Amino acid sequence: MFYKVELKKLPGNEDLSLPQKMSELAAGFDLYAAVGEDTVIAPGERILVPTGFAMSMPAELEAQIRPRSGLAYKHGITALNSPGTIDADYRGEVKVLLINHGTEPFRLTRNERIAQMVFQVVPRVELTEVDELSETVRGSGGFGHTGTK
Ligand SMILES: O=c1ccn([C@H]2C[C@H](O)[C@@H](COP(=O)(O)OP(=O)(O)OP(=O)(O)O)O2)c(=O)[nH]1
Repeated sequence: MFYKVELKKLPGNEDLSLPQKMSELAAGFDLYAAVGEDTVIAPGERILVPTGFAMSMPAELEAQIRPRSGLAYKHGITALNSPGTIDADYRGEVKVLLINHGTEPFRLTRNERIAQMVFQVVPRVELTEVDELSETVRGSGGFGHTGTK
């Protein structure tokens, strides 16, 4: 399916890149940090990083904010609430909750790519309360009940 999503740059971010794919078939659109030049994330610290844009997407979509593996591998920087959920009715600035799991302070520069945004179709679901659930072979087994090897 093909969907159109509208992006709006927020005031003061005219210089900033809008989300973009770095290769033709990339799943995610990279997100850019709308920070000043000297934002430092100390080891163990979490910060909410603005991206400088808001968006409007079709009602059946959500957007997931996911970490970039390179930042995670090289610096221990990841998205704390991964995957973050952007609801279709959200019109505020998209933000990325980063945490530094590394051992060194991480300097974040303006317009640096900090995370990626992947769109998904959300099925329409209606929840109904019942007295009995349908039976299955698994039943209530879970959390490793089949063993670990
Ligand atoms: O990584 C994220 C996660 C969320 N949001 C925005 C968009 C989303 O639609 C809204 C609410 O997110 P969520 O439902 O995860 O937050 P909540 O803690 O349940 O807050 P709320 O009561 O506002 O729904 O915050 C972001 O910008 N980045």
